[in-house]
Amino acid sequence: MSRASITVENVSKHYETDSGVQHALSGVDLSIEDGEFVSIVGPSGCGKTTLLRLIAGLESPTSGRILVNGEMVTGPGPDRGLVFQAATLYPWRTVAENVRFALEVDDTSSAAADRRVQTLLQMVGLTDRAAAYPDELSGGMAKRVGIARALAPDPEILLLDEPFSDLDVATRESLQADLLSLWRDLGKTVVLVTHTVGEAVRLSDRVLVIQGQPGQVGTDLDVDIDRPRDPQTDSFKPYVNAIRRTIRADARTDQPTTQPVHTDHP
Ligand SMILES: Nc1ncnc2c1ncn2[C@@H]1O[C@H](COP(=O)(O)OP(=O)(O)OP(=O)(O)O)[C@@H](O)[C@H]1O
Repeated sequence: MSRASITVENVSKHYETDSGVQHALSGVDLSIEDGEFVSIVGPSGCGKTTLLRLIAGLESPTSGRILVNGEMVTGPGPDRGLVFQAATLYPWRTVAENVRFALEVDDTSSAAADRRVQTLLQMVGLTDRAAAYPDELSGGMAKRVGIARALAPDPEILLLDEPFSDLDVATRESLQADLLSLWRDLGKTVVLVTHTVGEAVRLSDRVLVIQGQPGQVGTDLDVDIDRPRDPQTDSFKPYVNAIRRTIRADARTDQPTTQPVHTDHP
């Protein structure tokens, strides 16, 4: 039976800045089940990254609380792997060393760590680039290293913030397919922040639209299409259109809306 992996309870977040208080999120409630693939979309500045950083434990809520597997989040932990838009690899370390670095904090024995690195590189299709340095990699390869590194401590949850946004379409689609395979094979819970609605619909069990400023979960949409999903099909497009309409409406009104997107006839 599935259980809540991530619970966000009435979370608000604001920042004190020189120009005043910036309200990022207001009263966010959501629950993500173990093994679910959930995407978070919404207009620029609605608080998507803030929400992901709060779940990651990189920041604390101003009010409310976040639980991971029933435990309150008080900081980052090995149960949550992070992949950011910028791959942020160490340029002086090889691909294998970059991935291995994520294990060193774990006191993993050398032989076990080496085997784990090999497995991870195989998972992301980079076995033959193990000895390459980051500046010898394509953008897509660098992202793969970032994913391997995030998976190194075998986290239950993978949190990804716009990981593919700066890639060409073909590389992006190939990495989307790889992420889907990893999710299916490894049984992780995945939370993906993306600006690309088609990416969210292609990959996710559920799409959350953050609306308003400060943001809250305005729309929570189950994507009821068999995988693999083809963006050209009649069942796919209505989801994309419905989510885009919601985001556009929100950008126009700049107000949170609780209007659901109807899923019976997407
Ligand atoms: N460290 C910070 N200090 C001050 N304000 C911040 C900080 N981080 C985020 N904010 C503000 O919080 C709000 C939400 O920002 P956030 O980056 O979470 O939005 P987003 O939805 O991820 O945006 P985008 O889609 O453009 O990346 C914005 O108004 C932003 O200016």
